[in-house]
Amino acid sequence: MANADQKKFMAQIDANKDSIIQRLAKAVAIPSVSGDAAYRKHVFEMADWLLAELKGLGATAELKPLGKQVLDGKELELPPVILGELGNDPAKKTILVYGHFDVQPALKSDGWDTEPFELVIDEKTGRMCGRGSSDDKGPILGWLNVVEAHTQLGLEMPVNLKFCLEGMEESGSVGLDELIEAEKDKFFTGVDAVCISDNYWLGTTKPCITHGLRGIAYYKLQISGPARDLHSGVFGGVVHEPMTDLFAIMSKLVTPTGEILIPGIKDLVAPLTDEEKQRYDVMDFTLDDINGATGSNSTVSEDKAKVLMGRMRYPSLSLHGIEGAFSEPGTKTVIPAKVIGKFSLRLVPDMTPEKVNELVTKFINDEFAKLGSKNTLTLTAEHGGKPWLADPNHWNYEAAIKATETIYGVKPDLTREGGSIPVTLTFADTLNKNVLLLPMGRSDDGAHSINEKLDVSNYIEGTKLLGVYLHEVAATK
Ligand SMILES: NCC(=O)N[C@@H](Cc1c[nH]cn1)C(=O)O
Ligand SMILES: [Zn+2]
Ligand SMILES: [Zn+2]
Repeated sequence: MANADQKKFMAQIDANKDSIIQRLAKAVAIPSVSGDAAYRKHVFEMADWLLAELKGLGATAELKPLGKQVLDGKELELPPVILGELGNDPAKKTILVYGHFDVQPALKSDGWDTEPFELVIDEKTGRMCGRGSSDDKGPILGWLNVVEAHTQLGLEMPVNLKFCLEGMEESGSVGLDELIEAEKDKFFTGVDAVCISDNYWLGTTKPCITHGLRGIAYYKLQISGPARDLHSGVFGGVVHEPMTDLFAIMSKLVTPTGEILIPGIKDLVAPLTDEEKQRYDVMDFTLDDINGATGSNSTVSEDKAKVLMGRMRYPSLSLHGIEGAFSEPGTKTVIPAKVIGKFSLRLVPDMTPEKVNELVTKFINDEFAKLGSKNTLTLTAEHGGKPWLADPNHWNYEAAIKATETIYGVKPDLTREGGSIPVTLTFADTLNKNVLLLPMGRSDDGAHSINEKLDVSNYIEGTKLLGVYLHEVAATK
């Protein structure tokens, strides 16, 4: 049940609907893709824009440089992290808010119906389409909208806020762990708990709160041989072909039903308990939720609990792409000289990127040796992150549950998420504080996919949720 302050706040968010949608449109218009060197300047532009927004709302904030990285052979400046602060009343709790202002790549030619970096609102359905609308610009702006509404109402913020906003989450959060370690006893002092809004509901109607994430181990597998691309009529049947070697190896990593074939991986997974299995059996979820989100009927099982566990508590291995392969329309008869296969594993307790690296490296080298190929193989472990699991028996979760009940009128499901936000574990371990994931968007938002969207209702009610959560934090003992 909302109290008087919460009611005033919620009404103000409704009154601000048009202006806060405009704020999201401005953010989406900045193509802050972190994984492509050509777009790096826009990640900086996004950091500047957000910094100005935060300062405009009365926060103190600064850009923290992270140094350089090498991306695709080029040395590049890493985007800065924004560290901001609003309020330092010792009588109030301090919540650290994390989010990321970088996005996944998006081109209209990938199959988008609209320009990816333009927020296009369908008035009939309420869908706001644009890259980053749900992952993670909408949720970040949700926090700013909360602060703005309080200021407009002359309503005191119920807690102190600290912001840690990064521009490299979609590319391995390079440099962030080191910054958190360095600032542990400086900027991060006094933090009581952490809240991250960067994931999604399980379906499209019922809210959830999330206490677990899978980790990740990402690989690039390069096979090279000929000094240049070759004519397949002249050299087909004559040389060991890099693409043939790559296919042979990649096809041995995982079965079409998702079983990981790398020896030793399954042994790292914590055993399933009866109590845990029951939680998946009763979770408010149907296969239609998944089918709606994928736009297909392609689950690897018809068993709801199995599908849920496949996403939340078991590892997976996905093949993402092949760089250097002929991929244009037409029928070019080429033998590519060098190809790079990209794949990743999502990790669950008790897997670590280090243990997984050992097993993956051994398996790939063994399989390559079996081919008897004269080509050269190079396996690179790109970014990695451990899985994370939090104790939901904490006031931070209690506040989120109450706030969800106020906004949506239902008790949220307690979920684990299949994606990865490696910094979550860094916050939990380095600051030794409880971390909570409080999602804004729905399962069918299409994060990382074409036509990413955030529903107007999720943006507005999700903003209210973040604000009421802060009020409930202040009310907990
Ligand atoms: N919303 C969180 C998210 O999308 N995280 C990414 C992180 C990542 C790792 N490598 C590339 N991106 C995810 O894929 O889970
Ligand atoms: Zn995200
Ligand atoms: Zn993402």
